Amino acid sequence: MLFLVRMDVRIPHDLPLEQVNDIKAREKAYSQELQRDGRWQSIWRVVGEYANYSVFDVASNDELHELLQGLPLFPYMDIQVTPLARHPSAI
Ligand SMILES: O=C(O)C[C@H]1C=CC(=O)O1
Repeated sequence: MLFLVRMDVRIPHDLPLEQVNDIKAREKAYSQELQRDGRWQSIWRVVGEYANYSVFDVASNDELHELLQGLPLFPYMDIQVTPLARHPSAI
């Protein structure tokens, strides 16, 4: 099952820099692990925003939820999920 996910990152300004850097490093490692195993198919930066559009390929809604909940940045993100179906004109 394919999902388009938009993540908007909103890190509180008063979070200590060391903690922010640690969360970002763990986020990168987590994201790259999921990209390597094929479940996080692509990630694109939204120009001019601390946000991304990503495509996930997972077995179920529950799997996607678990995976998103595991993001180190999850407490600091607004996340929108759009389920995708094959377009009839797609070749
Ligand atoms: O930078 C972001 O858009 C947030 C997050 C998603 C993957 C990652 O490495 O960081």
